[in-house]
Amino acid sequence: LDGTIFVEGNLFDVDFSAQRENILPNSARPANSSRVFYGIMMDAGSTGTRIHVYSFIQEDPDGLPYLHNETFHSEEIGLSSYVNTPEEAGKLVRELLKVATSAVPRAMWHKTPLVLRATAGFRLLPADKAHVLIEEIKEVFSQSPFLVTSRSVSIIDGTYEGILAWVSLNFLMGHLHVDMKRSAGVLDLGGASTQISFLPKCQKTVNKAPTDHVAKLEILNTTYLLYTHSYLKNGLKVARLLTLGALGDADPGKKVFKSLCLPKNYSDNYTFGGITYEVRGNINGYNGYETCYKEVLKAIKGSVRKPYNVHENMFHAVAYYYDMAKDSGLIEGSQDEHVEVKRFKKKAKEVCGDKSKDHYGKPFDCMDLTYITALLTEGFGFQDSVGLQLTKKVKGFESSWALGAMLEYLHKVRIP
Ligand SMILES: Nc1nc2c(ncn2[C@@H]2O[C@H](COP(=O)(O)OP(=O)(O)O)[C@@H](O)[C@H]2O)c(=O)[nH]1
Ligand SMILES: [Ca+2]
Repeated sequence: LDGTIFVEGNLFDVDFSAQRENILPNSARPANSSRVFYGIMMDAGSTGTRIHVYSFIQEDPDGLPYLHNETFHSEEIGLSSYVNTPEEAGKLVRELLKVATSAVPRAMWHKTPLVLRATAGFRLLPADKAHVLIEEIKEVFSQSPFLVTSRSVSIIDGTYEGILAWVSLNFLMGHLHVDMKRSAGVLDLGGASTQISFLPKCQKTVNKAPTDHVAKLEILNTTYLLYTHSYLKNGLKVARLLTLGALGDADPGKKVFKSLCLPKNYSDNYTFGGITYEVRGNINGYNGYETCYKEVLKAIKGSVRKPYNVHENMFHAVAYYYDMAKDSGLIEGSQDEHVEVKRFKKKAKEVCGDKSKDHYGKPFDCMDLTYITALLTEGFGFQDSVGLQLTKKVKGFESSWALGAMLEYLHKVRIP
């Protein structure tokens, strides 16, 4: 591939010809060079903080680099939850950087870009608090031996995140190199936001979409229109708060939030984004799928939009779609499992109707599975019979927007 991927509005601009020059200037290439280079991408997600250390090989100087290896490590806490203790966030980042110092050969440290991109957990923080966290991370980065620039740490917007997830998946599947007609859409369900991105098969899907749901992509001098949108607050963990009517409450510490989606006797604290809520089941109510479904619709009605003819496109469902399917026994967790939308509904009914176990240890399963069912059907308009590919890894690599973000970043870095 020789050319540019370009998204209107400067959202995304990957010029692979420039990237080649910048990453591996010929003069800097040692004799018999293996043409290997590295890149470090940290994903500051709302429920976890991850590091991806990529090594790429530039076999064909006129082509896309190949992803050779990925060292991945994840910690189950979002940096945004350190909203009131930024030094703790710094500590976690420093800890994660140890993964990079052992994965990247010492001689390459100074020319290996280090980048962190934060998503919806940060978008939901008050701007001043997010700023303090970002500054703390920048400080830790500046003390690292890696290549750090003014662009190294930032919060990305949801559109960008959706596009990058699409680029990652289709890069890994090889569609960017060969045949865009075979590209697959991505459904990404995070903790705080959810993204849908696909190259529509049908022109009407683009025509009928609001302009901010369409991004222009230019590859090999051909222009493609990508349908992409991110719904802030529709990630799984924030949707729980919407269902409970707790999100944005002025004084959450003084209230008890109840739901028919929870086991009747359930009572516990629920913490998200540095705020703790007291949450209970509804002892007098009928707890079951139907009543729960009505409750979760609060998070979807009026906010999530149905793309026209969405079912004509093939989708990979990643992140919490995958995790919930696996944890609830819907899939085994082996490679490439195809699941019809109606099986999420069936599983939700089964879990919500199971009074015997009271969902011991997994009190939110009924709510989460019902929410996923509602998001797919009532939200995006998928019919029951539509099949989704549940994906965690592609060819052994994490399916995450992080890879797309790395590819986008590399061409703008000057390698000293
Ligand atoms: N396969 C895969 N899943 C990931 C990766 N990073 C995060 N996830 C999933 O993303 C979900 C959590 O979303 P998170 O990123 O914390 O929230 P967000 O900020 O709203 O996107 C969980 O289901 C994670 O398993 C990754 O690198 N690979
Ligand atoms: Ca995410």
